[in-house]
Amino acid sequence: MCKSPFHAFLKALPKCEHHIHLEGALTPSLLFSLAKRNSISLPTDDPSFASPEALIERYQRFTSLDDFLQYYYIGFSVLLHSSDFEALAWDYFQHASDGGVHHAEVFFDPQAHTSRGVSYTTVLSGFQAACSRAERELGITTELITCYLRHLPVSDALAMFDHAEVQESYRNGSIRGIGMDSSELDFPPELFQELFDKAREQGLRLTTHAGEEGPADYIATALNNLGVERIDHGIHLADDEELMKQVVARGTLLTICPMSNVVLRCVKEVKYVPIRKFLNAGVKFSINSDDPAYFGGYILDNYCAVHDAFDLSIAEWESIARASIEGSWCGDERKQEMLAALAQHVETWERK
Ligand SMILES: Nc1ncnc2[nH]cnc12
Ligand SMILES: [Zn+2]
Repeated sequence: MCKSPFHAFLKALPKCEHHIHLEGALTPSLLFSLAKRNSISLPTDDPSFASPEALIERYQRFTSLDDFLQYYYIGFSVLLHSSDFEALAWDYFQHASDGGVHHAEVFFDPQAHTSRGVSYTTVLSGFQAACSRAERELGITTELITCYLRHLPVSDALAMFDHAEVQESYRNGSIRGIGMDSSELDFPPELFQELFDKAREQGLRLTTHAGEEGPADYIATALNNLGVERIDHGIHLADDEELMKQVVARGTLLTICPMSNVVLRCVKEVKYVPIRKFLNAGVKFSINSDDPAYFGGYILDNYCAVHDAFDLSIAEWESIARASIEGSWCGDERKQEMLAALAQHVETWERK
């Protein structure tokens, strides 16, 4: 937790979260309780699955994105029923609300559920129930984003995209857009050109993970070829000054996840996430939790970690919060509400 009194300022700062994998909100304690309830046996050849505590300990020793992803996908095995997905997302929304989130745009990975025999409708109905409850009881507005898995064949992504239940959710507005995630280095964005072309033709919003472990070139391809409007992570943009200028000119939003970057060893410490460089250059970004149950913190922990590392001013925090509101995929009316809440929060704080 960052030093008070700034903690109170950051907690009440109106936030939008754009980069959270709902499956990455599966805490070890929920994982174990769902495994028991659904009679799922966890791996017996890995001592990390001996107890929730052992798993938490293992999560502190990830060596890379792929090392994390093997645990992330094992976690999926305990999610079977619509109520499991609802419980998972509801747990996340409660934490998000505690951390001052007003609006959340959340990812999920359909292919990793349907490949286990869990239908898309089961997954979506559970997540939708939690989204409705979050809106009703917490006042959090939400958007759902289906992510496609880069480590699987392109044909698998296209089949998922064309699936009748998925198409229906795109047509009826249940899903706002698509993203792409999973292993990065061996899977450059251009492999998935056809998927993004089809999604754009259907009027879906587009984003992708790029420049997390992969080079700045992947960010350029994602922007110029796939035509995405946001970049998830994008920290390697800092390696390419020319591309950075283009990103500034276009107003592209990066969805940065500082604690994730440290835990997955993309950077040594939060102070090496190029926050200061991006602020100085005028690159817009939001700050997000990515997989909070695996990386030791929800959105507010990430805001606090950034504050501890960079000692940002109120004006800098205001500009980060404004960029995150303006870069959201909700309607203009909702954006105006959040901008008004932000202005009021800053004014109240400045009067203190
Ligand atoms: N940080 C991350 N990068 C790529 N794919 C992911 N899936 C869940 N978290 C991810
Ligand atoms: Zn991510």
